[in-house]
Amino acid sequence: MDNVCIDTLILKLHDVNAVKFGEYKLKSGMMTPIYIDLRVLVSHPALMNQVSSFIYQRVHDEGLQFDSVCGVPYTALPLATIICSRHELPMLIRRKEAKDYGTKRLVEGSFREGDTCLIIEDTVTSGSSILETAEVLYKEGLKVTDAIVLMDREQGGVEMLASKGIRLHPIISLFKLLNVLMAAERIDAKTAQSVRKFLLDNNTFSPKEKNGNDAPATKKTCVEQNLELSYGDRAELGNIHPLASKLLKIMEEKQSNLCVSADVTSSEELLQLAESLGPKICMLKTHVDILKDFTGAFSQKLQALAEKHDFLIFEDRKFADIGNTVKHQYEGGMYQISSWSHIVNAHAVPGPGVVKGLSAVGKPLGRGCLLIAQMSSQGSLATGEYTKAVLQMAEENSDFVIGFICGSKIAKRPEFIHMTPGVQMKAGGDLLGQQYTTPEEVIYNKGSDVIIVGRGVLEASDRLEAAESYRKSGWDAYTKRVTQSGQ
Ligand SMILES: O=c1ccn([C@@H]2O[C@H](COP(=O)(O)O)[C@@H](O)[C@H]2O)c(=O)[nH]1
Repeated sequence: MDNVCIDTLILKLHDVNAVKFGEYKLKSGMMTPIYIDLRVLVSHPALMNQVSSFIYQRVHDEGLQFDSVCGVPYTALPLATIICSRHELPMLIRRKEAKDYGTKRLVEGSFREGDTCLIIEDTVTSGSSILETAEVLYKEGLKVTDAIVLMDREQGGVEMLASKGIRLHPIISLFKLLNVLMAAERIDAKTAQSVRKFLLDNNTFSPKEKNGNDAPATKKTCVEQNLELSYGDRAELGNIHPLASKLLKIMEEKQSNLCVSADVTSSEELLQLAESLGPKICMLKTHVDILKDFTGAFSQKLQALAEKHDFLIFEDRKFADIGNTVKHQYEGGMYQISSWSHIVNAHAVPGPGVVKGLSAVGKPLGRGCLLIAQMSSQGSLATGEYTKAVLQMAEENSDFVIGFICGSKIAKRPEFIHMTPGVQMKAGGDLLGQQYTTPEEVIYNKGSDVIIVGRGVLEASDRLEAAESYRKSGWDAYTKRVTQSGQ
């Protein structure tokens, strides 16, 4: 039974509507955003046969020893029948209610006291249906040590049954199913993530030995479970800075975690870049002091393009002076940065005064700041204890600091956004110490949120095509990361 076959089976189950997304009620009364309805299998005999083969294969692979097989009524009954008939195994039928005539038996079929019965089930949530069937079998003097289930919702069934001495062998887990459906573009990352979150938040098993009573086990937060929230989920967090929320929403909607660094020297070229690349990016980064022809009119046009294409402007000014000076640099002079740039950044070297000074100007305008925690250049001194101190400074000023310039994720709080420069399709560097990493490495392995790409786009023969391939690489790496978290 290889993975490819399981993946194909999952897609076929989805094809026949055995996997439903929406609002459904489980046997326990709990509402669920995903419902597995294997009753439909009876209308698809070929698929029914395949499912039966998968179940039998698992029985065989596990080397299970038993005297008879019993399917949990009703959905697993035909599955058990096919398996027993095909492999000439004795079968038992558990009645849901005893007849009031004849033998009045709850278990039909021939067996001897002390025989072992293997249970077959279609879907497990808490494991209670398997346990009910096992208890009926126990009353008849039968033993139950193992059960096979096609679909495990991963909500505590395995653990609950183990606590009662029954080993449950699942064939497909819901986490696996979500991954396969997402990879096949049957569902989007947001749906997969919200179902995953539901499953983790609704585990039905709370072992007494763990918390000493019958109370449900304390739920772990997503951060404690190392569960990756989607950009969209993070945008909705209660404590998030409105500008960080706006950026995350743009990223989710445009499926872009690409910031293009518009390091050009003419205003006209910069505006052309903003116009043509606008639909591909979540943010445009500027170095306004390298423009040879900056005017107030230019900044107004840039703002209009940011509105039109829904991206944020980030002036990479790297403020690094005492609070009083940066206040003037941010608000005044010829650039009046605070009037047009949504985001600026600052070095932490001067101490918290630099953030306080910028915040005094930017906060009333709804602006946000990134602290430079690490740099992409060779020999950077922003490492180790310095990076930790930057993180601390951000935590203490989270009403204005929305995240970091960094090489990898440094903060656990999902409210902070991590942005990484020094990105190209091939790792390497330039002659002046810049060091490049790939989008996959930055987003998937290093856990950052935004790739900042300058020359990778600017020096391409087709800038639009290059921006699209960086957008796609960054987004694919992000969806892979979110999909695989919590597994
Ligand atoms: O650590 C840092 C901080 C900022 N940058 C800036 O990002 C771009 C990178 O441009 P490339 O052409 O992609 O090298 C540039 O504006 C830098 O000033 C950085 O590279 N590293």
